[in-house]
Amino acid sequence: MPSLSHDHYFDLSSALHVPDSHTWPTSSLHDHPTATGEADAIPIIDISGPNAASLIAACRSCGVFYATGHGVPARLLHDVELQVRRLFSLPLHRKLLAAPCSGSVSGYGRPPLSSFFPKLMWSEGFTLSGDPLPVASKLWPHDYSRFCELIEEYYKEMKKLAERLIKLMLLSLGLDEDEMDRVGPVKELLRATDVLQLNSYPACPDPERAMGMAAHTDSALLTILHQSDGTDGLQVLRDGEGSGPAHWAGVPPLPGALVIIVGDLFQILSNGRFQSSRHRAAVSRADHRVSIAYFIGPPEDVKIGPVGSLVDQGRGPEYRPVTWPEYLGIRAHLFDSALASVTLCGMTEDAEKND
Ligand SMILES: C=C1C[C@]23C[C@@]1(O)CC[C@H]2[C@@]12CCC[C@@](C)(C(=O)O1)[C@H]2[C@@H]3C(=O)O
Ligand SMILES: O=C(O)CCC(=O)C(=O)O
Ligand SMILES: [Fe+2]
Repeated sequence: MPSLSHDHYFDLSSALHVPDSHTWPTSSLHDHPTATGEADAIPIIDISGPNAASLIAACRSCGVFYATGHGVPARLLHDVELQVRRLFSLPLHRKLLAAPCSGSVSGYGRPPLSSFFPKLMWSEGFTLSGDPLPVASKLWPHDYSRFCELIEEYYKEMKKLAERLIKLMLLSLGLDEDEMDRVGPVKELLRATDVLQLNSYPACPDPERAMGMAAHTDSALLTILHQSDGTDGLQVLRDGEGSGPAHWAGVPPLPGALVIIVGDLFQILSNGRFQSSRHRAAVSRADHRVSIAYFIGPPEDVKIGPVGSLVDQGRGPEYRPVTWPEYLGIRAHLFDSALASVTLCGMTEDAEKND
């Protein structure tokens, strides 16, 4: 059975101070100011409304929006969150039993981005890819069914919603339904790859010196994020788009809404029309925050490249096609420079001026 050494893990929930291993340099915590101004308001889009696609078009460069009217039952969001809290409240030695087996990403451990930073993050995470049973049965050998049932239901609801969102986002780029069928991404989603990341951010004795989740973009097409009510944490980098110099803007929980984050693969698919969103999570002195990130990507063997009709509009393809596993492999080496490494040169001057 795989094991993670206890020595390298630290029980954050009982910590009275932030140890050196988790103390981040001020320069990385304050690389940009954290601000909340009128221009920072994250767009709220009722995706069941008649203008959803045009509203989405308006926030392409922002890379993040709240979705309301999403149809995911509030009861499910509530119950899954309770199960996630139950999961993280297990003692550390039990959670460590669920270290990923070789060749699998599912289990308890540090997410890949952690290896690119010299300090540890003030968070814990479980990654679930596919069937939750192998992980849940290690944690609760006699009592895993409720967790598994809810996670399965959550996957189904999220996949339905992701398909709707991808369709709306493609419509917002001017693609019609016919073209979408030809292009494939929506149809292909019936056998999409999806991954759940369960994040826990225990209350922190010195939140000014700790980092919940370091700055990153998500690699998938889209992330659908549910965050617990009442505790701020998620921040997105706003740069330009009329909101002044680059700064971190808060994305506080909005009751009933889900946060939609554009990933690198959607930036590639849209030939740069949508921008993936750089984001991070801060921690709180008083509250234990949890978040559930659902990542949707193409089937493993499908290459994502710029959609034909978006390439023809006076600009060449900006990216070379990649599969999700291939792109994850590139990120494992290059992290933040992965997108640049699949970028092709040669965007025409006209396109730059007109877009
Ligand atoms: C499918 C995946 C996306 C992810 C890497 C992973 O294999 C499983 C964990 C995911 C996650 C969650 C936290 C942030 C992130 C950047 C990370 O390091 O691990 C994402 C990865 C990603 O989006 O590439
Ligand atoms: O907890 C959050 O708000 C952010 C989580 C996140 O960015 C991720 O899981 O990729
Ligand atoms: Fe993320």
